[in-house]
Amino acid sequence: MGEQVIGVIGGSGLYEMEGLSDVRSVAVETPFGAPSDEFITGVLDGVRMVFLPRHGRGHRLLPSEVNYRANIYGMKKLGVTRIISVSAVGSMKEEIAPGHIVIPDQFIDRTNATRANTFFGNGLVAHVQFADPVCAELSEHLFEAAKAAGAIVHGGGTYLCMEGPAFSTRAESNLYRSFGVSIIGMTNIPEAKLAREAEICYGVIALATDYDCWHESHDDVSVDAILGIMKQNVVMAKSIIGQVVKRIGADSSCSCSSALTYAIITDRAAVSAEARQRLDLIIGKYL
Ligand SMILES: CSC[C@H]1O[C@H](OP(=O)(O)O)[C@H](O)[C@@H]1O
Ligand SMILES: Nc1ncnc2[nH]cnc12
Repeated sequence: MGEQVIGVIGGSGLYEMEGLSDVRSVAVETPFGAPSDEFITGVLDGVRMVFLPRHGRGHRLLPSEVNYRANIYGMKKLGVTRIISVSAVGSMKEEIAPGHIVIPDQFIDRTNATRANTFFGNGLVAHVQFADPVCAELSEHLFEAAKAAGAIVHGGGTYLCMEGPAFSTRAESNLYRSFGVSIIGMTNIPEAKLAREAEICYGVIALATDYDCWHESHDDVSVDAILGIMKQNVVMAKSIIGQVVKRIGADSSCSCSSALTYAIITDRAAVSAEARQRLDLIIGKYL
């Protein structure tokens, strides 16, 4: 592995990253349109960092309006090798209380297929493996870092990604609980798929903010309640990121950076010049 660059995608409540030196704001153009905002680049404890607020500064974008392709492409263009997603989630299990942290290892996709969640198509077909959708090595680092930061942290668990923007009905919430999921959110599935296609490690710090609407002795989820808990959780998320940066080395033994090795099925001779150009950053080394 060459130089490591850590990307952080900040979710609801996390719109800035403090403590960086050599800070720059970078506008990135992509073949897939505009990212959520300008990227902030800088250095933390000697490690190059790239930060992007998922919903844009001022939280202007719905989960289904976020241009996930442009965001991940931008991270790749800036040299990011590992992405840490920070996400607000509802808890679907009694033992995950608001204020706790979860490092999920699985996803269930309940979005409506309206979000662009692949770089491929239009002349080039590839199918990446996605059985284990997060980088196990990065997730282990996140788990250890969360413990070191003093969080109550749950290692593993399934994140159900719903479309939103309305929260779930009580019947849906109970249905998802019967699936055995741990947490619910609206954003992580497209990011995880695109990060895998871009051969970038992806791991999640999920900040439990509420019990959705299934819990009989807690109020139904509301933005107000989420933001209240997020104020404390964001401080914890920043502290976890600080711990990760201290611990994580440049070397890794995961296979994220070679995810496309056996994924491309299109005959190389059939790939148009336009597709080659559009996807050069993603697949250039395989053509
Ligand atoms: C503000 S509550 C719902 C909103 O919060 C989560 O966002 P993110 O994953 O970016 O932290 C959830 O997915 C919804 O988008
Ligand atoms: N209950 C919930 N459902 C979906 N997304 C969320 N983000 C935070 N809490 C949530």
